[in-house]
Amino acid sequence: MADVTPLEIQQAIRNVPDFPQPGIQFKDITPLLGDARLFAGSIDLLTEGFTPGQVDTVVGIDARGFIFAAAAAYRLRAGFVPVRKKGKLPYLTHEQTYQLEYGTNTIAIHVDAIRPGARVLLMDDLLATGGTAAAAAELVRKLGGQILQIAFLIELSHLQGRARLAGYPIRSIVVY
Ligand SMILES: O=P(O)(O)OC[C@H]1O[C@H](OP(=O)(O)OP(=O)(O)O)[C@H](O)[C@@H]1O
Ligand SMILES: Nc1ncnc2[nH]cnc12
Repeated sequence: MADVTPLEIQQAIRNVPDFPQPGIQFKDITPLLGDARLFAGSIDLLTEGFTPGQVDTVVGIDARGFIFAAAAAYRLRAGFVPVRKKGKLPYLTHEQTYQLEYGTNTIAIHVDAIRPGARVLLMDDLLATGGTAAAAAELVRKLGGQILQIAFLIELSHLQGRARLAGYPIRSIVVY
């Protein structure tokens, strides 16, 4: 059981208007990360319902997703696998390109990162349009991983990212 509430977590997320560009309300998680109780509580909430032995691999998305996914992997005694922006992983990769609001982006995973049939939690800090998570889920699927859940600390619901992730169980802790 987590000893923090989603409301406490929401209150520790700072809204920064017009970053990185005009019109964007940036959700700054650094005040939350700097608070020992709230950071631990956020990991408890993201992993609630799972116990060690039920998950083989936690996949985290570059870069802020690493923070939560690595801590969750430790808590669940699971392995940690990074999905990175293109060009950062040293070994053979699978890549997936997806649409951003303007232009495209490409993410990658090592070809041997996930054992076929592995039980996977996919994790990121924030769900916006869902393009990033959908591309990461496709990479996991390509390697034969079985996604048990996709978990986000923050969901920006007006961007309808959930619709892009139809078919996957989704968890988000703080919804705007
Ligand atoms: O749902 P989407 O519209 O795809 O957006 C969500 C993604 O955007 C942010 O990552 P960003 O690319 O800014 O990378 P960062 O974590 O390295 O800052 C966030 O951490 C998610 O990964
Ligand atoms: N509004 C936002 N705040 C923080 N990270 C984001 N990634 C995409 N949209 C974001």
